[in-house]
Amino acid sequence: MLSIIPGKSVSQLDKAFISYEGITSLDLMERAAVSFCNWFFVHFPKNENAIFIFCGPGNNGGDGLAIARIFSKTTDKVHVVYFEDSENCSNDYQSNFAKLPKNISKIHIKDFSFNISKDDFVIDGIFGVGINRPLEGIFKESIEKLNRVEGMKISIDIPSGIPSDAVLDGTCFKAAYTVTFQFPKLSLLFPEHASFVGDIHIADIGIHDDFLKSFSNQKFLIRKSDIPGLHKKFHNFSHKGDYGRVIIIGGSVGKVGAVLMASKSALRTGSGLVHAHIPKGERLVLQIAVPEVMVFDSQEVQDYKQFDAMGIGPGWGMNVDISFYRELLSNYNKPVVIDADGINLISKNPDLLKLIPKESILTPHIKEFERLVGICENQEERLRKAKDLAKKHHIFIVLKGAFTCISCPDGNQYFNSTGNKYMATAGSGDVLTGMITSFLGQGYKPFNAAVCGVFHHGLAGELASVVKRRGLIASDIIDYIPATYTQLDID
Ligand SMILES: NC(=O)C1=CN([C@@H]2O[C@H](COP(=O)(O)OP(=O)(O)OC[C@H]3O[C@@H](n4cnc5c(N)ncnc54)[C@H](O)[C@@H]3O)[C@@H](O)[C@H]2O)[C@H](O)CC1
Ligand SMILES: [K+]
Repeated sequence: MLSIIPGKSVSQLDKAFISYEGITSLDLMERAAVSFCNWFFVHFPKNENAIFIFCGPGNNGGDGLAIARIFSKTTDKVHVVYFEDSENCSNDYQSNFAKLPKNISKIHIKDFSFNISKDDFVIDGIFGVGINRPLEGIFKESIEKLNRVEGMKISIDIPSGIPSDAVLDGTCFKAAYTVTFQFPKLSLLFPEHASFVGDIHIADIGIHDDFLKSFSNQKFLIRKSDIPGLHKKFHNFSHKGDYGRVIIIGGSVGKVGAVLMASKSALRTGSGLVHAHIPKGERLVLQIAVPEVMVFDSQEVQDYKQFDAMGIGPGWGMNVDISFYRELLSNYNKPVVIDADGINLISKNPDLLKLIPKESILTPHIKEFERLVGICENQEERLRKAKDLAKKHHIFIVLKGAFTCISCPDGNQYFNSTGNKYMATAGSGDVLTGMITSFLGQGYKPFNAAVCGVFHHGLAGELASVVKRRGLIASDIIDYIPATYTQLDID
């Protein structure tokens, strides 16, 4: 997992790393600039347009100057727009300013006309992780002007204005892309910042994972390379009983589709035997739609302990016999997955919280989460409360959304890196419930089940979106679950 370091620790990290590597901070800045340019040349290989690079007084501006110098080797249409005289800027800024070649035009922001056309590039090196207060004066005015001009806008490390670990207060540069160094800054993952951050690219500057870990603040990004090692092996003498017997409990009149999608997802994820528990009279539709699923109604199941895992809540509605739910949680002594109305019922009956088996996985979206913990001002508060809840009840909270966050009982938080905007569609959460329940039932540790669940779910959505785009529906995500194993080379 990739450690996400708090912005306030970045300068300490830099110092420790450069002394460990035996390089200078200027060398590290050069690596950052080269890495940025490598990304740029891949994305915009045939660029012949002007590149305006806006450089603030700190090292983010220093990065901008080094980038300008590299660009100037292939084009003479590079313009540096600066805010402060070099002697008032950081040391590495000064060194890079001195190295600027003659073919780069240098303009003070006060003399700049903001005459930028739609094919030009606007590179934001105004502030990075060193921002310590809301923008004002010339910084605020120019960023507001830049947000009004056309042009391809790219931020270096973080859009100027966003604090690295908190929610924006005031003005911010609106980027189409953010090229961030070594690890994503936490606030890039907040939904409040989606319209400022654009697409995120993590540019490698050579600080290896183990080194980062020593500065970690219990926050991590889940990457593709983390996933294969979390999976169990399927072997040649496999029997369906080896891959778990799971049950999805939910459904109500008109909402049996949720159970259908969760149980089909469990099958597609690899479960050997999938059962569904739905209200009496609703079974026909499910049996016709997914003949592989075995369907029960409430009178038929006597012993829930026979199941290796349970997914509770999809389409359940709020008219559930709460004493049944209470007994279900009290008597089952393995981790379960709880979603949707399974969570809403807990919000209405908070005494249920302490009955949840240890290490269970709750998968709320933002609204379900806030019903549980109260309205939150922003993502920062949600993440704090998710961490507290997970620790207090010894459960996993999977807070769904872009960059779904898994909060663990030990206080660690893991952010998912797969998925996209097209997955915001009815039933997408039911699919996730089925997938995580499936992994639990296959004998995965709850942490592994949650991580594999969110990663494969997001990846299935990405693969489905290639052809479905905004027409994607939850059933498409299910169809692409098998392809995620191919993508990750898991047999
Ligand atoms: N390991 C890495 O990630 C590397 C990052 N690099 C780049 O360096 C910046 C961080 O640089 P730093 O000098 O610490 O901060 P800033 O450039 O953001 O600017 C700080 C500068 O600005 C003043 N300031 C702060 N807020 C405001 C404000 N609202 N208005 C006016 N002035 C403000 C503050 O007092 C400082 O003087 C990081 O993001 C990367 O881009 C390195 O290049 C290499 C490795
Ligand atoms: K920036």
